[in-house]
Amino acid sequence: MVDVVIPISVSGIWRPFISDNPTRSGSIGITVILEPYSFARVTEGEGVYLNGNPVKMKNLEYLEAKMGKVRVNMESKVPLGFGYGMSASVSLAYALGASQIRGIDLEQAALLAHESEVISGNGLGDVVSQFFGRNIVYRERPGFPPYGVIRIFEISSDDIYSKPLEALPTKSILQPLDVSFTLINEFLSNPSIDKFFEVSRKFTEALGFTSPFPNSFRKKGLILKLGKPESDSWIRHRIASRGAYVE
Ligand SMILES: Nc1ncnc2c1ncn2[C@@H]1O[C@H](COP(=O)(O)OP(=O)(O)O)[C@@H](O)[C@H]1O
Ligand SMILES: CC(C)(COP(=O)(O)O)[C@@H](O)C(=O)O
Repeated sequence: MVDVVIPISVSGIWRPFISDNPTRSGSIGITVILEPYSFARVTEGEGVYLNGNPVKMKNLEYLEAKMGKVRVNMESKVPLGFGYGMSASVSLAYALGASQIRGIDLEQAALLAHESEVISGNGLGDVVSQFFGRNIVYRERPGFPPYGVIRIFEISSDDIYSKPLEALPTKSILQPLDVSFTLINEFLSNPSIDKFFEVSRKFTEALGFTSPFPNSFRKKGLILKLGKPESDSWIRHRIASRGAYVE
């Protein structure tokens, strides 16, 4: 039996880089790593369950084929498919848990989770950010390390809120925009939580996603907001100071 702990990841800027090699594919961009963590118990058996519901996705078929079947019971405070990087979280939980049961190196397992995301088209930078990252992650080169390179910004906040709106496919947000480079540089010139929200709003608006709330942006099917909202129906987050780990 293995317990795995995985943070949420929400990108504010991303630019896809997809090659024939899934290890080298990914995205550059800026991503905030958030609590509440998701918890998974991985055991011998089969079937992946998120908050009691069976999860079927291509990522898991890939991981089952590469690592053999295991059973995953995962609990999360945020839903799958809305833009919280949960497809990567479920895949990482599977891969890290299975690695301990089958005697596979942890980083090799994370690579398989990254490949499963790229091949399924569900994500590009989330596994790298959740496994190697914490706080705010700048992915300066795409792909899994050593191809991929990340830089961590030690920024903290417990004043972040989100509102899940709807599940949307990742392919609806993958058009490459050149403005991503300008906005990444704008963040790097003054890295702070306010700047992260400012450049993320500009980037997501350029993609056609708008938020009616102040100090916020819409990432795929969710709104991420800095500062307490007027209504109570939001999920509260703190920036996570630790990436995914096996307990
Ligand atoms: N109940 C569900 N809601 C949303 N997606 C689901 C559900 N069950 C399975 N899926 C699959 O999970 C994957 C979610 O991937 P993605 O949209 O990237 O999630 P996230 O934004 O949380 O990372 C998709 O392949 C989708 O078909
Ligand atoms: C933005 C996205 C391409 C998808 O993220 P999600 O909607 O959470 O699947 C992410 O993987 C990234 O590279 O930053």
